[in-house]
Formats: sequence, C-alpha cells, structure tokens
Amino acid sequence: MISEEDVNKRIAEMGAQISEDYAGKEIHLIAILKGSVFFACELAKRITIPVTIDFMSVSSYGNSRESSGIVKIAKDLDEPILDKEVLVVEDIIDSGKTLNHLKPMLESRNPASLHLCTLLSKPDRREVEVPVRYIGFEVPDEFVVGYGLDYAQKYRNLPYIGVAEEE
Ligand SMILES: O=P(O)(O)OC[C@H]1O[C@H](OP(=O)(O)OP(=O)(O)O)[C@H](O)[C@@H]1O
Ligand SMILES: Nc1nc2[nH]cnc2c(=O)[nH]1
Ligand SMILES: [Mg+2]
Repeated sequence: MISEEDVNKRIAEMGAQISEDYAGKEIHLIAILKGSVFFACELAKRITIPVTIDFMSVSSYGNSRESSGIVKIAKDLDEPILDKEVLVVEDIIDSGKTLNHLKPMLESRNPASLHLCTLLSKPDRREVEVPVRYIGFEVPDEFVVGYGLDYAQKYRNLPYIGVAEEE
C-alpha cells in the first residue's frame, strides 16, 4: 500500500515538523508496544531537538483482526512524565479505543503537554474520536501490516506497509 521510500520520506517530514513545533524544548516520546517501536525509532532519528523515550505496553487486539475493546496494560512507563512535553507515538489508530483509554490516564500524571502522533490512521473505522496532532498517512479500511504492524505477531519487520489478504 505504501512503499518503503514513501514511508521513510513521510517520517522525515514528521520529524522536521515536530522539531520545529517543539523548538527550544525537549520532547519525551512514549512508544506503545509493540507495534509503534519501528516507527518511533525512525521518527526519533529525524527529530533534531533533545529526545527521550519510554515504552508502555497495552494490547487490545491479541492475535485477532478486531479490537476486543478491552485495553490491557501489560507494562507501565519506567519514568514519571510530570512536567514533560509528551508525545505518544502509535503505529495506527483504528477504532481509537486504545488512545481514548490511554490519553486521560497519562494526562492525570500532569505532563507539561501531551499530544498524539501516529504513522497511520483509518478514519472510516473510528468509534471514538481522539484528537491526533500528527498523522503520517490516512489509509482505507483494510488490515495493514508492516513497519511494526502485525498479523498474529508476524510481518512487523516488513519495511513497507502492505495489506494482509484473507485466506
Ligand atoms: O485504535 P485501536 O482500534 O485501539 O487500534 C490501534 C491499536 O491496535 C494496535 O495494537 P495491538 O493491540 O494490535 O498491539 P501490538 O502493537 O502489540 O500489535 C496498534 O498498535 C494500536 O495500539
Ligand atoms: N496489523 C494491524 N493492526 C491493527 N490494529 C488496528 N488496526 C490494525 C491494522 O489494520 N493492522
Ligand atoms: Mg497488533
């Protein structure tokens, strides 16, 4: 669906935009395991202001193609986010349930600011609205894989975005 070249080009643009928007500040990236790790690393490399990074593990899909709606926190952050400029990094926003659950929970820890950044967004699938500051690509309602996105844990390592066909 999206070539390696186009994904990398877009991530470079997003990194430049974030560096400009947060000029003079430090940014604290929160990558949501596991899917966003590939994107978060590439994005971090394209940000030119000081960056710190932490990880949180929440999973609602398990091995299926549909969100269970139950967002399970398997691993919390290592560091407090009090007074930090936080940017939550996701690989995809689909129903919006994961971030809808996570955002108020992180806001209650009083960061200086908290915004959302995602490589992909599927607007047609949204069940709950979440305000997203940075979106890489809007994609149609197909189950995509690659660049961190899995189907039953596989295909995360593809360096491009592809579509998983029904068997
Ligand atoms: O907007 P939503 O409908 O909530 O879907 C988006 C979430 O689903 C995926 O995670 P998943 O639960 O598959 O975990 P993974 O990153 O470990 O694959 C993705 O990485 C997002 O976190
Ligand atoms: N791999 C993958 N995970 C998702 N989680 C929510 N939507 C998707 C999707 O399209 N692909
Ligand atoms: Mg998944």
